[in-house]
Amino acid sequence: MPSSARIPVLILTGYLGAGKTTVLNRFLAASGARIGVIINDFGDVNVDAALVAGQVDEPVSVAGGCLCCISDPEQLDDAFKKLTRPDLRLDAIVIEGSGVAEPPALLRLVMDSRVPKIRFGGLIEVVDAAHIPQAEAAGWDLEQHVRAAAVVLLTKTDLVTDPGARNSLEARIQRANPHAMIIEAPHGNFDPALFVDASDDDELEFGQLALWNPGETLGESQADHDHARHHHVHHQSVTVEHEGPVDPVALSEFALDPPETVYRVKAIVDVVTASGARRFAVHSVAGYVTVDAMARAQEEPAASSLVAIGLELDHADLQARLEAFCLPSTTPPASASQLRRLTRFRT
Ligand SMILES: Nc1nc2c(ncn2[C@@H]2O[C@H](COP(=O)(O)OP(=O)(O)OP(=O)(O)O)[C@@H](O)[C@H]2O)c(=O)[nH]1
Repeated sequence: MPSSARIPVLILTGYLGAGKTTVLNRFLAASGARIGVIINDFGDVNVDAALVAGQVDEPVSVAGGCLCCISDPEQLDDAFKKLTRPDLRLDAIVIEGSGVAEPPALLRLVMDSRVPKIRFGGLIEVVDAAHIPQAEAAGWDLEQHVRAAAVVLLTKTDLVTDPGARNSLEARIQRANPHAMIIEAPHGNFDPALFVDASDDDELEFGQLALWNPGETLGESQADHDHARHHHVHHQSVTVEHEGPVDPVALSEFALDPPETVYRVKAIVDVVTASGARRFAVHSVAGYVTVDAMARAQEEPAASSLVAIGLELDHADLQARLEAFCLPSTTPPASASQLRRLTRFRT
């Protein structure tokens, strides 16, 4: 991981019992990444949190990562500080909101965090497709909850027998948030690679305390079956490697407003400036952009690498769009205002 890289923070919210912990366990078990988990307990009885109650002072090891428990959102920055410790070498942090936390409030806390080593990695709203009327009768507001989401994971779709109810749920979600990706995730079964990159180093030193209990999750055959039926849950990516710089204006526009099928963009790019080439790491998750400056040796030839990740991508079109940012090495320097179009996302 380059030293300037920040750890993406994913927010996982959803109504009580919607399937958040099931989804989280899937992340821990199947992503191949080292995940830090923050459980926002708010005093609720939460089975998984109970395993590590009182562990806010020191992250506790779990299979595939480690875990901090907080009981108050004000403790969030403390948990971030602990989980961004270099020795933990985490690839991502997931916050599991309590069923009562409102997504926009959690989103604000992450965006306003003063911990420099994190960046927002997207908000995932878990929606129990089989029990919407019950949740609404208890005061839960579907529209409000999906509005801030980059992705809506539909759980318990195995229990929905009426296709009409299922279609009208999707239509409601789409009306409330036309940009949200809606993904079926029965039993938390979805492709975590859409959200996090697997660690290069897959040797896990953690794991004394497994959050993931294989006995409680899907058997392989059921998982295979669901994957076959919901083929669209697999992530796809398009990569462009270019021996030269990129156009900072075109890249910033793409990062801000990627095609709907693209969930995230990651790019390490060189930009030619009046004072020589500069290198930036650019991340975009559902249109939230972060840019970090990276070190580069001046004598190094310009090089850029761009990756778009999402579902059901139009590969040829995306490839052409990414290639359109690539400029020849002999390109004249970007003006200060052109460069600022990209660097304004530095935080
Ligand atoms: N049939 C079915 N059951 C599911 C599915 N996803 C989760 N469950 C079950 O629903 C129950 C609640 O799931 P959890 O993952 O604990 O939900 P949660 O949102 O973390 O719950 P709280 O932490 O209490 O808010 C568990 O018994 C799960 O096994 C699904 O897709 N289908």
